[in-house]
Amino acid sequence: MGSVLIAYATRSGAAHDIARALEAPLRQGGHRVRLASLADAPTIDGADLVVVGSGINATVWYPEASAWLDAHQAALLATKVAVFNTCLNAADPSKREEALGYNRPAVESVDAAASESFAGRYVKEEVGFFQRLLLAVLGKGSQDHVDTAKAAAWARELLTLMRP
Ligand SMILES: Cc1cc2nc3c(=O)[nH]c(=O)nc-3n(C[C@H](O)[C@H](O)[C@H](O)COP(=O)(O)O)c2cc1C
Repeated sequence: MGSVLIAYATRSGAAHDIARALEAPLRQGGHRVRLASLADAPTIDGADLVVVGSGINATVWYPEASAWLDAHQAALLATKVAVFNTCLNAADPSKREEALGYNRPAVESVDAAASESFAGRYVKEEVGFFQRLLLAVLGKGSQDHVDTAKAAAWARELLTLMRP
């Protein structure tokens, strides 16, 4: 039995929903699981696996997620790490490489063993004027592609990282 920290940064809830969907399969694999918002600056506390994810804003992770990786880089390099993002490009199979590419700085900074990108959502009413303008320029209207079953399937793959 090992311990897993799942930590996420979110604005419109997709990364939170994905993080929550990762919990049950990891628990069913026999592990202790902690779920935490990066806004609460969680500690690693000897976790055997850290799964950390963020929503994407203009191609990059949210600042609190990148700052948390930087702050805990030494500890993260000494444990197993899996990273994920939530973004709209992940809903388009032809943009998979681009969507996964948003994780590259995180993968490189903590030598992540796994990386995934999940389709997110855009709720026009929840974002500020300039962000709405940016999304309008990109031709995006409100949409929701969050698929928790995909997250659960990834969590079952992550169980292989917990084997000695
Ligand atoms: C201002 C803004 C910029 C965004 N930039 C991108 C982007 O560069 N690429 C992308 O695929 N999705 C982009 N998105 C979509 C978000 O990544 C998507 O809404 C995702 O669900 C955010 O995660 P969260 O729901 O956990 O906050 C953007 C959304 C907003 C509001």
